[in-house]
Amino acid sequence: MSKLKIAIQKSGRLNEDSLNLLKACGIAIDNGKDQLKVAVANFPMEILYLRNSDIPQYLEDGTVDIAIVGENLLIEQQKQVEIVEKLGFSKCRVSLAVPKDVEDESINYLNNKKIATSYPVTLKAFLDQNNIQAEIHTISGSVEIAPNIGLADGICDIVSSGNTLFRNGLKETQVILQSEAVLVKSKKLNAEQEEILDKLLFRIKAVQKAKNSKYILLNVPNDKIEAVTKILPVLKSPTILPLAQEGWSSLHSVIAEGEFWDVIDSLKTAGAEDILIVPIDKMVS
Ligand SMILES: Nc1ncnc2c1ncn2[C@@H]1O[C@H](COP(=O)(O)OP(=O)(O)OP(=O)(O)O)[C@@H](O)[C@H]1O
Ligand SMILES: O=P(O)(O)OC[C@H]1O[C@H](OP(=O)(O)OP(=O)(O)O)[C@H](O)[C@@H]1O
Ligand SMILES: [Mg+2]
Repeated sequence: MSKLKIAIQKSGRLNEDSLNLLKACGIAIDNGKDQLKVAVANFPMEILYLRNSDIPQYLEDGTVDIAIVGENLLIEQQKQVEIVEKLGFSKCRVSLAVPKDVEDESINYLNNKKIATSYPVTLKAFLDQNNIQAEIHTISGSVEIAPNIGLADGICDIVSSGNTLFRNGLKETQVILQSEAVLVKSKKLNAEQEEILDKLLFRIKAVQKAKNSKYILLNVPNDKIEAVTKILPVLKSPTILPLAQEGWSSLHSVIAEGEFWDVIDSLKTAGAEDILIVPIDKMVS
């Protein structure tokens, strides 16, 4: 029987969240230290731990079948691969930044200047679109140090919290693209492997849906059920169960994460009491 070879970053920003996602999908990973190829006991899958920057090429060649990488890397490397699902973690952007005392925050400031980056293809495309001529200096890391050591006038790199820019006396001036971790597949999967991928995708969606939802339980006097139900941002009609106490019911439902705080005050005003919000492990509709 076919197996699906999945590439995961060996170490770095994507490693932990990628492994946690697979574990949440019920995939039992045998964590042999320093092992670069790991078998999975309960799913037709094999895990390869690779350098992030090598993964798109392996996918294009068909050496690995699927992988978890950042969208920004796919845009930079322009390989023939297919994004299957956005995964919602490792959110960041690729941006231009200049020393904080530079007054001109427009892109024109960088005309005829030197820009350091680990993303030369992405940067070149953006500069061309904006008719900016600049010398691109490619370095593989610690890009934010470049203006301070006289290597460049500006940089193009990944920004998330903005801390690294701040600590190096830089400010973000243009966002070139937004990125997050994505599940990607090679264009060379056979039918059996596509089927395994569908199974994995089904599990990933159940995990993601559960992460974005909460289970809500609240008590409400029977004559207030309608008013409370109208306010509750439920995904489906709630379950209503009678309480032992005469005239009261317990109302259960699923709500979208984040929406709860918007309605808490009006729920209480409408008569809801003893409100519980409970995490959901998996959700399949
Ligand atoms: N500060 C950050 N916040 C959120 N996501 C980030 C951040 N930095 C990088 N990423 C995302 O994580 C991916 C991997 O970044 P990381 O720095 O771990 O590896 P790398 O140095 O690009 O690759 P390699 O494994 O080849 O050394 C990036 O392509 C990007 O999508
Ligand atoms: O906006 P922030 O939250 O500060 O994150 C941005 C920093 O994170 C990444 O570096 P990383 O820590 O992955 O180090 P690396 O250059 O060795 O890959 C990126 O290259 C930036 O330097
Ligand atoms: Mg990095």
